[in-house]
Amino acid sequence: VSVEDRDSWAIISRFQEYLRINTAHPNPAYREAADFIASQAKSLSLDSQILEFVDGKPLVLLKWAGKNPALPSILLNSHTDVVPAEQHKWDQPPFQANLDPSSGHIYARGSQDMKCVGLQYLEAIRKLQASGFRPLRTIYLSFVPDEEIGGHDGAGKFADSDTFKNMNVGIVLDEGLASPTESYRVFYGERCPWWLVIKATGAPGHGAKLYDNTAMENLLKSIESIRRFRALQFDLVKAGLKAEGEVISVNMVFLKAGTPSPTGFVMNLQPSEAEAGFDIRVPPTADSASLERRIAEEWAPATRNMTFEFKQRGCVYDKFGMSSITAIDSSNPWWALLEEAISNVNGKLEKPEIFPASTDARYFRVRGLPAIGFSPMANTPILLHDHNEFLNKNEYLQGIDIYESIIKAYASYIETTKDEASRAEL
Ligand SMILES: CSCC[C@H](NC=O)C(=O)O
Ligand SMILES: [Zn+2]
Ligand SMILES: [Zn+2]
Repeated sequence: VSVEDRDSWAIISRFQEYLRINTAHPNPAYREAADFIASQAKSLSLDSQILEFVDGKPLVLLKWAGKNPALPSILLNSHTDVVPAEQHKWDQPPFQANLDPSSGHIYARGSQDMKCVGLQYLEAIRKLQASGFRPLRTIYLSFVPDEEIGGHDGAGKFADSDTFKNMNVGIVLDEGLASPTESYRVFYGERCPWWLVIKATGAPGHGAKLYDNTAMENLLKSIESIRRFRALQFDLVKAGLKAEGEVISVNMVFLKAGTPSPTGFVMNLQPSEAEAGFDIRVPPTADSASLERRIAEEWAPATRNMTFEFKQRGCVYDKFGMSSITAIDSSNPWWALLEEAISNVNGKLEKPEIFPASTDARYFRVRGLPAIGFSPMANTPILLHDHNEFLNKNEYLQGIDIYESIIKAYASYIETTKDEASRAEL
């Protein structure tokens, strides 16, 4: 067995070990994950601390000190939690991280989203250390809880903390998405989640009677109008006029109405209340005021006995009412450095996109920091939150080389960027 084979085997084993820690909501094994990361950090002689902004939700912060600590630092962020898995619908157990010997696929919840990235950062650092590299800029790694449930107690509290302020971060890397093509996807902004519940009320009555203004009719009129809106947005994507992250998506995620009976629902009673929930995602460039008007006037009008409520408007808006995006022109040297570092190891990039869902990157962007969403998975079907989530072993190993190149370029960058200079003046 060659040295490379032995190294790869050890690298894959560490990935599997992390994947086997069941950090699925609603009871993520955060402590176990934090201990695992801390032990990895120890083997790399990185400074390590566990921050617990909220009890039972540890955040692991690692530091590889740079030769010039005065320069703004690099933050490599990843979340330790994963979404739940419906065990019985998977071909492989979701927390066993089995490696299929014929395909090389590693099956596990979190293999794409995003335990891969967290450990790839560490493996890249292991390789850089072995090559004798020493960073000029300080590199931090944060392993944060709760991303999948909004990130308020994780990246949110972290980005607000004095610890974070003292880190003097200049650039953040966070998660992206797998790409089925041979080119990686990369993200400079993301849509805002608006989780909307609309409620209709109306007069109850006999199931045989036709009359106006029932709760069901009132709700259905809204659903029809929302569906028309959804179809128009989706058509723009289907016609290739807009990318996924550039339209407003609206998906109905629950429907609740009816009068329960021991055998199901009462069939001859028109209920007096009905409600529906929608996961809406709003691009940074969308006219959010006009969407708000549409909700109040067309989707849940008081004139039709309707009310509405936001369960989450997770977007963080800056003082101009905008959700921030990261520049991808010459004003942001980190962008060019990333492109170059990836191409140096023969990686290719798709055109940068707006992330269709949400990530912790928004907590950093709103502080005026550049944040890039990137998970090095090419030739991979997008399976995050899906059954049989997997990542191929070779793709994982390739991703480590990509990060090695990126971290080296970032940590060696000498110039003070324009951004950094203006932040220093504040
Ligand atoms: C309200 S924040 C929710 C965050 C979650 N992130 C990944 O899937 C998402 O649904 O996009
Ligand atoms: Zn994620
Ligand atoms: Zn996720």
